[in-house]
Amino acid sequence: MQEILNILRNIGIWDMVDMAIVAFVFYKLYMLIRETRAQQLIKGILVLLIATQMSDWLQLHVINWILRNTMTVGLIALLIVFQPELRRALEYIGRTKFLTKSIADIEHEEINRLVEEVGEATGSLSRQKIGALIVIEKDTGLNEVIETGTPIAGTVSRALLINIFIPNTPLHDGAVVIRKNRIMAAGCFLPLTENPTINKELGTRHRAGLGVTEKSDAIVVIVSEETGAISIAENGKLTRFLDVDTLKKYIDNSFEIKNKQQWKFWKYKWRRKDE
Ligand SMILES: Nc1ncnc2c1ncn2[C@@H]1O[C@H](COP(=O)(O)OP(=O)(O)OP(=O)(O)O)[C@@H](O)[C@H]1O
Repeated sequence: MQEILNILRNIGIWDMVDMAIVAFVFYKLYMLIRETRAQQLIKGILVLLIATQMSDWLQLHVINWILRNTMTVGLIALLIVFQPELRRALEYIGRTKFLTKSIADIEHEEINRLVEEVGEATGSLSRQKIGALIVIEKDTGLNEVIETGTPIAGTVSRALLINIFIPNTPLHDGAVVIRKNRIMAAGCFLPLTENPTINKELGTRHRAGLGVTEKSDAIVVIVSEETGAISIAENGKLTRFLDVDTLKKYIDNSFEIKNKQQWKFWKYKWRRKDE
């Protein structure tokens, strides 16, 4: 008890800053791995760590030896098995505005135009029951996806979007990728979702739309060929059966939230400079 009191008495301001940073990093890490395979894994590692420490205290030498060696081999296995999660985490860190200039720095009028054109094109495709897959890039660069398709580099317009997805035309198969107000490519191949809990009635178009949002911060608009239903995918989550107005509001909000976060950050930086 006395020891604990001594430690508490000796805590200085820098120790508090130190602890706050560590707590923040752990919180962010937890938010990243929440509801992923890695959450179970962390629990497993904690159990192993506790068991190793207990076997050490209880002087169970053989068990302790086995557990320690398991941990060493396990660490290498972890890097291999959880490569996608690690990649996602590093991409997340790379996306922070401290390190890069956002490619989603998109003007207000550009957002309005994008929302209108994508919204109206989606409405028309839905009414005609033409399947579509439209990826709107934000901060995570999607060059790898763009390279799998046919380059277009044309200004976003409802006419062009509808035209691309008309069945039996060369570019209708696959996804369109939009960067700012440009259609970068069509006929792109997207990674399929790794989520095992996804509704079984959803086919590969929806799985591909979800997949790319698990690896990036893009938003994906999906029109079902079978039912004409409009869905949107973001952060690995699918929202289904939207009408055109709700879709427009969703895309608009998604960009506005991002811009507000950025604006707050820059305002804060300027204020700090002026002080
Ligand atoms: N990995 C992928 N990347 C991009 N597009 C894909 C991918 N996989 C499938 N697609 C698109 O989805 C189409 C097949 O859709 P499928 O019928 O399997 O999906 P669905 O989710 O049931 O959608 P729908 O309701 O439109 O039938 C393909 O023709 C192709 O255009």
